[in-house]
Amino acid sequence: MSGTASLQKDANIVVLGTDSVGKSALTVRFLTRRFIGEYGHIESIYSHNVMLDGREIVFNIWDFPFSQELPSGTYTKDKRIQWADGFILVYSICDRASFNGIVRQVQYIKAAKDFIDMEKVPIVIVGNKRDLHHQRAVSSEEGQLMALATGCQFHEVSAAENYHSILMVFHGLVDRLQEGRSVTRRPTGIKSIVKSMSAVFSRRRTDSV
Ligand SMILES: Nc1nc2c(ncn2[C@@H]2O[C@H](COP(=O)(O)OP(=O)(O)OP(=O)(O)O)[C@@H](O)[C@H]2O)c(=O)[nH]1
Repeated sequence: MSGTASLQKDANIVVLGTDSVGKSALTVRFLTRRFIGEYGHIESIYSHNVMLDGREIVFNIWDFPFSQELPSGTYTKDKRIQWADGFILVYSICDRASFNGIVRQVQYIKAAKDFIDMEKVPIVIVGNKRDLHHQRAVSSEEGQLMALATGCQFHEVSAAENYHSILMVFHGLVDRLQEGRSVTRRPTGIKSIVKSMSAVFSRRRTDSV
């Protein structure tokens, strides 16, 4: 807003997770503070400026499904993975299959990032729909253990009920991102980011991505 920000950084964040875990709900909650209820199935990139501890951060958030089987080797060409600085992996605490998918997603991301020699990959695992405790199928402890085992951060949240817990997810990720940036910077330039974003804006999600 004003020109007084001491530092401006961009943060490219990809939100992953199987169908209906609340990826869009979480993203829209962060962007607007609101929970709308229904979000459709459009793959989207959002841009959002936030002041964090005196720094202006431009969040570019790419919300896309990860339900397809991913043949080994494709990660080297996966622009979405290469584009991202950090990842939010979402599962629903009511859906064990969505939780089981997280390990595969972490492995996929780490393999892709290893390929471009990135030392640290900031990943946050998020158990969503905490408000539906009567339908819980995954305990908090399981989520925490998974995060510990994979070297990720962990949060349990309810996009439906709570804005602040969602804010903490994004803040935590940015903190890890800043740490990682002092170590390395990925080679992806602004041109490829613009290309990737254009590709997404011009197409709807299909099951054959
Ligand atoms: N009770 C509850 N429902 C939620 C929560 N988050 C999302 N939902 C609901 O779960 C459904 C799916 O939410 P979405 O945000 O569309 O999920 P998504 O992962 O983006 O889904 P896809 O685009 O199909 O992959 C919607 O009906 C939401 O209203 C939550 O924290 N609590």
